[in-house]
Amino acid sequence: MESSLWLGNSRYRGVLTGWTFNWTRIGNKNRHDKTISVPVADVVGVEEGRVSVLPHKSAEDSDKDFTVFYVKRVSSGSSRGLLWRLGQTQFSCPSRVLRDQWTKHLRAAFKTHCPLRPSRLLVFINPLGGKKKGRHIYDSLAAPLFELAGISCHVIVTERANQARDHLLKKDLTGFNGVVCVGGDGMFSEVLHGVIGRTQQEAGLCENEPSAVLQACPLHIGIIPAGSTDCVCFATIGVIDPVTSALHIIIGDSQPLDVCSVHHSSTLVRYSVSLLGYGFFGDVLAQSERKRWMGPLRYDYAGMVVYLSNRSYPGVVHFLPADPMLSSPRDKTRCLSGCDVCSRSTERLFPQSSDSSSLCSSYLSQNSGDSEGDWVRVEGRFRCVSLTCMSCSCPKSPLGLSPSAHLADGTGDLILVWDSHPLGFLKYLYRHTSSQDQFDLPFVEVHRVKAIRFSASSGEEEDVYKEVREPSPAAAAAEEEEEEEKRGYEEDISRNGSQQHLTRKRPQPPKATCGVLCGVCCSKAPTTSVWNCDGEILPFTDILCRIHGQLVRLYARGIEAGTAVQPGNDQM
Ligand SMILES: CCCCCCCCCCCCC/C=C/[C@@H](O)[C@H](CO)NC(=O)CCCCCCCCCCCCCCC
Ligand SMILES: Nc1ncnc2c1ncn2[C@@H]1O[C@H](COP(=O)(O)OP(=O)(O)OP(=O)(O)O)[C@@H](O)[C@H]1O
Ligand SMILES: [Ca+2]
Repeated sequence: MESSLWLGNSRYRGVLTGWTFNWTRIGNKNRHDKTISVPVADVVGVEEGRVSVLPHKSAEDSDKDFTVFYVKRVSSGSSRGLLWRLGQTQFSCPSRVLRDQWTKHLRAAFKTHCPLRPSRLLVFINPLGGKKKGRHIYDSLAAPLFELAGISCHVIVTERANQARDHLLKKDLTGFNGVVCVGGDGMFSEVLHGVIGRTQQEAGLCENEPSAVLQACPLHIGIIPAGSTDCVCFATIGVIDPVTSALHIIIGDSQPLDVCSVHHSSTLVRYSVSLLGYGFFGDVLAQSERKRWMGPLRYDYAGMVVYLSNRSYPGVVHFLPADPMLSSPRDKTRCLSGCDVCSRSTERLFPQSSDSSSLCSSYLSQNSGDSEGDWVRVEGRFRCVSLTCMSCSCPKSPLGLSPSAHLADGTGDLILVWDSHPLGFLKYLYRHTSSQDQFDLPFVEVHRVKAIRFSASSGEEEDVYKEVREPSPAAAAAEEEEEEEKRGYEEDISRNGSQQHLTRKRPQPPKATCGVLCGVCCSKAPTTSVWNCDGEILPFTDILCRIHGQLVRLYARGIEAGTAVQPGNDQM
């Protein structure tokens, strides 16, 4: 469609092609200059009249005018163009008939070209998450945008933990295209469990079996961030901003996400998408839970207390390495929108489907086609053992726990931080706050894996573990680290030392601990930590975990290229 349009006193040529709506100013001598172009996929809504939405809706009725609302990228501060705002332009037409044609064609265009745009959403608000502003954030920032986009929302303000999960497991969900959670990672986790559990129930699949081929979930999940860490939102959108998130939901962005299932004694314990952490991150969570009243600051306080308690734990880790030909956690790449590594995984996981609507029926397990490969065994004392299905970037750590991890490649990154000098561990933690490589330390190793098994005590030996890697390079690194400690950490040492012992031999000095952590009042340091599973403490230490590639989809698109912070090589 094409016609003259007026913006104020200036005349423009408006053109709607299949994919874009653009308007070009017509100069005095009919010379065309300055074209403004909006992709149809970025159009949020079209209203008759001269309309404004934020902060309050107001409309001036006129039968020749219409207003187009669209996604506008804002470059401010550190957001690097990832921050989105609602753009709006008011047009006048020569006639009412033409105005009606424009509104009709524009609405039809984005309906046709954006099949994943939701029309009905189920929204759960946690009124107590983060700084307890979830309700206000939703009402003032997200709801007006959903209304403008013509999305009907059924809103539930939760009154107890797990209400959202239970609702998703039991209630009628007919007609909903997606579920939105307003809260933090804990609230997201509830919705994740509800959506995955419901899908498996309906497919008649048993979630307890670690090798089960789970059904990918048809409902998309959207996150309006209102929590303390908001790691899942940050790692899939790039900013923590309720308006940006609402706009991603409205335009029907779709980002697949790997999910890790955690089992104990052949029973599903939980699912995880961000951090599954034993040792330091488990202790931080345990400590922070007692200080919930502090709000988001509780993690910094707990981090300091746990760091000062200077703990490490014995453990045995078995892991099933992913194909090293596909990618590596040390390859210095980043998973960005349209990531090649993830796209190739989609082809592997859903071989017959090219469009996302048929993903569920053709979902295949990452492991169904190829052989499992050999498990590797590592034993020792660790400051922390972390498994993450994604980078886990968040405001505290802009590149995340594993900067080159992929959102949807069917693998996770296993990070082993061996017992080390406290200053070395501080260096490891500190490097998360910048682009310095936290894996380039002699007591840290990282593996891309399909599954892991952890036991807090040694002595187990099972036939399924075909390869026992002995001795470990990490232990060699740990020995080197010991030497370095003696030299007072004056220089970094090379990671390429010869393989030495599997477990650190250095006798551990008695450590002060305090309760769960503080030893000022405790005579004996605990020998086990707890698992932090996306912000929940697990009731077991011995677990088996398997990554399920692209099990859920979020209303997100990953981090757009050209906007991401790149991992660097500079050292602390
Ligand atoms: C020297 C500064 C070091 C800063 C180190 C920052 C590393 C941050 C890495 C964050 C990774 C977050 C992964 C996401 C986890 C979420 O599923 C989960 C639920 O929301 N959040 C947490 O468990 C919340 C976990 C929060 C962990 C906070 C750790 C803070 C450590 C502070 C250490 C201070 C040492 C001071 C020494 C005097
Ligand atoms: N009405 C409620 N009362 C108490 N707890 C709730 C309620 N609604 C949800 N929850 C629980 O609160 C927990 C924490 O919520 P949420 O994740 O939103 O905030 P947070 O912990 O501050 O942020 P983050 O998880 O990002 O650190 C969730 O695990 C959720 O199950
Ligand atoms: Ca992954």
